[in-house]
Amino acid sequence: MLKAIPYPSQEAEEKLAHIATRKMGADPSLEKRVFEILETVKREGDAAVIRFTRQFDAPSLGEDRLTVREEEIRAAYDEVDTNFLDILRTAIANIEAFHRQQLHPSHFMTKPDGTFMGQMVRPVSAAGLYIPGGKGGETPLISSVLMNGIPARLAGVKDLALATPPRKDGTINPYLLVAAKEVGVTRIHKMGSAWGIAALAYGTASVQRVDVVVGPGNIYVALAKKLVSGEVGIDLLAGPSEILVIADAHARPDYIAADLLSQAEHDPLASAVLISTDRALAEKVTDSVRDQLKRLPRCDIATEALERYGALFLVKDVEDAIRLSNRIAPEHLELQLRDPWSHLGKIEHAGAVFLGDATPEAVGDYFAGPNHVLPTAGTARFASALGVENFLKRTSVISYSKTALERDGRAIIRMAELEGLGAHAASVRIRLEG
Ligand SMILES: NC(=O)c1ccc[n+]([C@@H]2O[C@H](COP(=O)([O-])OP(=O)(O)OC[C@H]3O[C@@H](n4cnc5c(N)ncnc54)[C@H](O)[C@@H]3O)[C@@H](O)[C@H]2O)c1
Ligand SMILES: N[C@H](CO)Cc1c[nH]c[nH+]1
Ligand SMILES: [Zn+2]
Repeated sequence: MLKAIPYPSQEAEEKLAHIATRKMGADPSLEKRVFEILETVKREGDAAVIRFTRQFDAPSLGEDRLTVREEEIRAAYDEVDTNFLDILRTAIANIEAFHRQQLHPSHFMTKPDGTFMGQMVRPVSAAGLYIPGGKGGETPLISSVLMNGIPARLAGVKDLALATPPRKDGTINPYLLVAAKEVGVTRIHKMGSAWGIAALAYGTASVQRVDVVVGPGNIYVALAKKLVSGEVGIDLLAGPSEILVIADAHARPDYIAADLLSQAEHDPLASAVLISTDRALAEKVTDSVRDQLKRLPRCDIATEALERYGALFLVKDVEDAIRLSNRIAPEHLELQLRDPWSHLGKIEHAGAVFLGDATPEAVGDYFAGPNHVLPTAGTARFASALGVENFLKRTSVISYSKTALERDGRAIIRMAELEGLGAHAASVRIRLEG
């Protein structure tokens, strides 16, 4: 299943080209299909959202049931256990403590000539949080509620709308509802996929339009976010999950196999890649993957992911491994090396880096504190983890004194004239010459 390929080689280049087909928008027919869904929701509003939801997720969803009611949230609190609430609140505390460091206040500067310049930092008024639920709400990513909601709240966003696919019976998983309430979500809508993103971006009779849409999701969600971007703000393209492990002979093959599978089980389009300096280790990992797969409930999904986008590259040393990893720019990068810290500085492109064998990627998914909403499909070359800044805007503030305008006015007039913009020049001249 994971065939060892030497790198560099022609075969490795072919494999890399295949992995690159996961790039967002690489399949124009899929993008066209998602565009059509968006246009349908724009045109028909609630009717389209309900129709898609019934077709894909909840066949009997009632006409007036797109939004979760207060009594559903109260019932959810009755259903969840106190152990869950304890775990949830600890995770919230960890994630909050980490994200608090990302808060940057407004700043202002004044000069002796009386000029004043500054930057006001303001939250968006309304944010839409997409929470993956799987088809028919089978895999509600409760942890994603925390990863989306906590930075939004810290940023000061007042209106937090959440969208997630409902279960077959039209309800939402109670643990997810409780998590939403705990982080201060204001409205919860039972709608997933591209139609959920469209409703948040364009608004419908029962879904209020938001200013930014954030959160992870499958390929339909990621493409929908890409297409609505501009009409609303988006965070980043956080599509099907990925893991890349760099390992030397010191690593534990069973740990590596487990970590590769932990991301492969997310989606048939997930990707799991091992780059190893040691052929014997690589063979042991392959055996262990085969062995552990048998025990996984989501064995079919993980198998498909490994067959499509699994890869095992053999390299001569850690330097080559890091060069290759930087080319791929993975969402999650694990350094399963004898001395991982000595290599950290060479990592140029990765959504998150995990060091040492006591750090399975899953600690980042749930508990450590950094955000698990991360760039995929090579977008870690230019994008970063979801954070407080995705919910903030910066407004520049400028005030000139008469003395400063007299000093700079001629230079401004000259620049405006070079651009052929006479009215700009005149707006300054009138103040200098009266
Ligand atoms: N990059 C990140 O930060 C990150 C974080 C968490 C999860 N993820 C990814 O999020 C995704 C979660 O996917 P999921 O499927 O479990 O939940 P999801 O909510 O993203 O997708 C399920 C929705 O898609 C709909 N859908 C299924 N088939 C469809 C089709 N043919 N056309 C249109 N819509 C369709 C379902 O009916 C459902 O509404 C996974 O790919 C996972 O790897 C990424
Ligand atoms: N690994 C996912 C990001 O790619 C996040 C997640 C949530 N729950 C489990 N995993
Ligand atoms: Zn995960």
